[in-house]
Amino acid sequence: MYGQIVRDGLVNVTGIEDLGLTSPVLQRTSDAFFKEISPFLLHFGMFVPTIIGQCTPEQQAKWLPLAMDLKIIGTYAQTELGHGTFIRGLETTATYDASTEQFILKTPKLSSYKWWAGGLGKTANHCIVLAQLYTKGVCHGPHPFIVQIRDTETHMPLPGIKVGEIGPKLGFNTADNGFLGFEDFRIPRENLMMKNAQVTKDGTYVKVARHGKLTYGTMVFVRVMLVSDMAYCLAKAVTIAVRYSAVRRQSQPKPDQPEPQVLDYLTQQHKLFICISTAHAMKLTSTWLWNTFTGVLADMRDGNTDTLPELHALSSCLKAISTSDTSALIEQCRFACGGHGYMYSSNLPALYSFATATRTYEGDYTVLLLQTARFLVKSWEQMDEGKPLTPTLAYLEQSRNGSQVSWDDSPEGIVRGFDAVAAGRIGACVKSIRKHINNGMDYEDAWQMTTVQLVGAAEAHCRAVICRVYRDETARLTAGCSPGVKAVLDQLSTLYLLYWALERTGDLLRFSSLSERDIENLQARYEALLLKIRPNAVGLVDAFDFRDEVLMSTLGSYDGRVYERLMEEALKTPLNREPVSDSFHKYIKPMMQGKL
Ligand SMILES: CCCCCCCCCCCCCCCCCCCCCC(=O)SCCNC(=O)CCNC(=O)[C@H](O)C(C)(C)COP(=O)(O)OP(=O)(O)OC[C@H]1O[C@@H](n2cnc3c(N)ncnc32)[C@H](O)[C@@H]1OP(=O)(O)O
Ligand SMILES: Cc1cc2nc3c(=O)[nH]c(=O)nc-3n(C[C@H](O)[C@H](O)[C@H](O)COP(=O)(O)OP(=O)(O)OC[C@H]3O[C@@H](n4cnc5c(N)ncnc54)[C@H](O)[C@@H]3O)c2cc1C
Repeated sequence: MYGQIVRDGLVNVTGIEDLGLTSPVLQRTSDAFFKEISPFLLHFGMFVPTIIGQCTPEQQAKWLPLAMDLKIIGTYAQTELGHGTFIRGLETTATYDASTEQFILKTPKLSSYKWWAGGLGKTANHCIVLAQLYTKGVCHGPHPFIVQIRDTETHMPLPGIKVGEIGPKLGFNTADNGFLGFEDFRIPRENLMMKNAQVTKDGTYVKVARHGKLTYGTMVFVRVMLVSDMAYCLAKAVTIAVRYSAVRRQSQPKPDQPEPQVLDYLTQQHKLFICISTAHAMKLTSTWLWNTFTGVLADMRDGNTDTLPELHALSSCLKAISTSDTSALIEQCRFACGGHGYMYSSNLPALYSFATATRTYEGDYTVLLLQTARFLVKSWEQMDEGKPLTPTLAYLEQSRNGSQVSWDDSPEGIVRGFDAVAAGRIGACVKSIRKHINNGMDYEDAWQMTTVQLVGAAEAHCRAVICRVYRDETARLTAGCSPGVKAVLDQLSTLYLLYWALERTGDLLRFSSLSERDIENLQARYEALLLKIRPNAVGLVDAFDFRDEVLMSTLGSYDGRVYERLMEEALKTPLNREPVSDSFHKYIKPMMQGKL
């Protein structure tokens, strides 16, 4: 496909959507080939998008065809041993030498080694390197460079390059994450990716971008993509767990009756149906976020960066919450499969180790929620000054007088309840910061003292956004559907609202007129809804339409032959090749005979 795009003459693209990627649908049939993480993930996921986002058209014309035809294989090396989160603290330097028109890359100390880049350990021969740009003795901060690190014929590291693999991890073990160091390694001036900033031949630094953070553009793109990727992973996990729960029978709640399918237990439905509903919520939210993202790209092409801060705030919190919810819910799917869920062949451990890494990479959970919180507090202050609010924060206006929102248990009322919680929590943060400042603290310390609340406020904002988008998009997309489909999808989105309302009763009691009686009602409606969804549960996961080859699970295959597949897999293990293993004769028998 990549080669085709290039041959079709789409080389001079300036935005990712020009490639025809109009929606972040990542139904990866490649999962059936790469049973684990592909060592090319970073090539497609970050190397190519960075060329598109950070290069001039001339640079794109040079690098994009090579990358798309896999003539070169790249990765994205930003994180170092000493710094990942704090990009401004990166230590690798790129110093311009006007006499040779080259940059000299240097790794000054151990903590400056690049660390983590996927595919760097063994696969890649090129690399995007983030380094502090020095010219004429002045540091201009981190900038991206394209660097060849290995010979394309022999694959040997080039002189001046120290590269290797970082070793085993919780997951991602087939991604050959690597380390990289430079010993005065020279690259041509043109290898600075020059869309946002340039260095002329004589070493003059020219800033082109209108916004200081456009260098971080690939990260924003990947954060946007990860939301739909999480929907995809969770849909896989819950397909496995629901199918298994329909096969598995356990216990005897009523005497003289057969053992029920575990899916008939209300607690099992409580564990699993929220996973189905969350997969839908994230899929719809990710499409909405993608549309927001492409809208901002269009604005920026017209020279307007005003919408970028809101996109950064949204993509940060949605990345944090979708990855965190997904890892927790995949783990819940594993619990729902009892002991067999712990088998590697169930595929739940691999799905979990993948999802939990996403909570950290591309911006740690807490760090990204604090980025969103920064935007929320700033917006609150702007509202106080009478300035207009951005669309996703319009709800603040209704809550500005501080009075409690009256509780309304219709789905729309519950969404307004989440708005009230978010507004209340942001307001409480602003109050806390101001209180600390009035007591003599400087702003940074007052912020620091409020960070636990700020993370909570950003989560509440994100939850309110997801609830609203899920509800609105479900209504919009099912408008022309049959009454049956409409009813079931409505049940799923209502389930999401009721589940989270019950999870957040403390907040709702604080910021709305919710009463004990209302909570009892919510609980009863939630339980009734689980029973309503039960008959459609297997159909709902079948509708995700994963082929067995993609699901790769002994527990989740379409035919339900769980025990047969578990035994088939067990018999494949090398430990079963011989009835007695060598270790018995070498160690166990001598030990039993007291000879060791
Ligand atoms: C056919 C063609 C196909 C094409 C391709 C198709 C591809 C299709 C395939 C697709 C596959 C998808 C899946 C891929 C999977 C990939 C796997 C990935 C593996 C993992 C990779 C990685 O893991 S790679 C490293 C990521 N490493 C981070 O993620 C560091 C986090 N760390 C920060 O991101 C910054 O360090 C942090 C905290 C912001 C502070 O940055 P800082 O200190 O510079 O800034 P401050 O906090 O001081 O903030 C100062 C002001 O900047 C504002 N601001 C900050 N950032 C901003 C921003 N981005 N945009 C706008 N504004 C921003 C902020 O809001 C403030 O605004 P204000 O002043 O107005 O309040
Ligand atoms: C599987 C995997 C693949 C990766 N692939 C790549 C890759 O291809 N390329 C690449 O460049 N990088 C990659 N990374 C690195 C990844 O992007 C970083 O690990 C991530 O951004 C987190 O940064 P850190 O490791 O410095 O964590 P740290 O920032 O050191 O986090 C440690 C703790 O400190 C907290 N913390 C840090 N700063 C703050 C703050 N300001 N306020 C409050 N708390 C804070 C965090 O919340 C966390 O609890 C990968 C990581 C993983 C796990």
